[in-house]
Amino acid sequence: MPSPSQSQPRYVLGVMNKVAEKPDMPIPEMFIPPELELATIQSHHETAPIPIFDLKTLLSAPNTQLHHLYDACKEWGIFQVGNHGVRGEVLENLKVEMEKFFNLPKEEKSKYQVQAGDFQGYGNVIRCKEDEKVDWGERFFMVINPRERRKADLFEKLPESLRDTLEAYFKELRKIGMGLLRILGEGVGMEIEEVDEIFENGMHTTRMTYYPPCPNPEVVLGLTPHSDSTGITILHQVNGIEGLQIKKQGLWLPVSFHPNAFLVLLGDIFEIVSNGVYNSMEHRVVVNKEEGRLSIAMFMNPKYEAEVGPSKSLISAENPPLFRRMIMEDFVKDYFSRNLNGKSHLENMRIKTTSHDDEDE
Ligand SMILES: O=C(O)CCC(=O)C(=O)O
Ligand SMILES: [Fe+2]
Repeated sequence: MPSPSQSQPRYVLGVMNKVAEKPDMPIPEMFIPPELELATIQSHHETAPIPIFDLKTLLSAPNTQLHHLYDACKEWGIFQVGNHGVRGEVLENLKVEMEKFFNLPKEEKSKYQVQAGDFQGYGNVIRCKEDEKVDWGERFFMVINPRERRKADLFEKLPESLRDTLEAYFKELRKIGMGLLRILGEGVGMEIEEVDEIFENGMHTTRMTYYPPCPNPEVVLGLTPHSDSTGITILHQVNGIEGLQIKKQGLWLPVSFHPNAFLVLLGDIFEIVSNGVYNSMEHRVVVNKEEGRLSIAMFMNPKYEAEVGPSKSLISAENPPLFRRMIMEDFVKDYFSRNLNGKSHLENMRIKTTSHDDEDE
């Protein structure tokens, strides 16, 4: 049942195409963020210097790269991995299949529409809220793991060739993701067993996005500023078109992907687990006039039954917990009941201490 704040999401799937066909047509209001936000759409011209690591080297012990990785996670919360071992054939198929999917007629894609009160499926908006501005993009979001949490009839209804390609891609990414989660955990002093207990057979979700070209890209956003509420996100810029930006010291910096690398973003959950040692990076997507952009994000989270909270092995009298604890299942519900808004979900988990209130945990 949809909650009272949720209503049938507004579908505007054809609107972006119409505008693209008639470049003189004004951009409809529903896509234009409030003035305050609009002022910040201006981006810095310098690209963010995102460090890149060789994944095989990172995962082989002993290696000398790890301290650079940990510095990157503390300062940026974002890094690239090359030599990741995912076969070129899988990535090529992914590009072809995603292009085919987003090129399907509107009526075909509508079969996968997100339903009121749900968050899985196809649509423009990430939340089903009346007041949420619509970003310039079409998206498909779903749970991949554990299998019994997949939405019945959603994945199964996708074209077979897309399904097979996605399964091959997820299989490869799961291995990479678990390897990364382990070394990232070790980087803050967690035992591998503790990392596995939280993240093994975790909740994995994915979002495929198509950002169509926009005749007036200065007044819209492809994706509203947010941090990912995940352990880590592995992002692949499927057709090589750029648009991702990160917020560093109040400035929006464009991110340039190495063509053969994935981008890894530390999410809010890893910031919480590391008790604030790592940083989840706020990011957004801008669009352009000429070319559509395709991306796929795989979100790797704790298992539904796990407790999201600062790792118990890190907490002591000298290092008190900075965040509340919550079962993953509830954390997810809470996340999807909110609008996307920078790092507000993480801030909601932060323990607020005042001089009069030390018992807030
Ligand atoms: O499309 C991108 O590059 C970013 C996507 C993203 O941030 C997300 O899906 O959460
Ligand atoms: Fe994101």
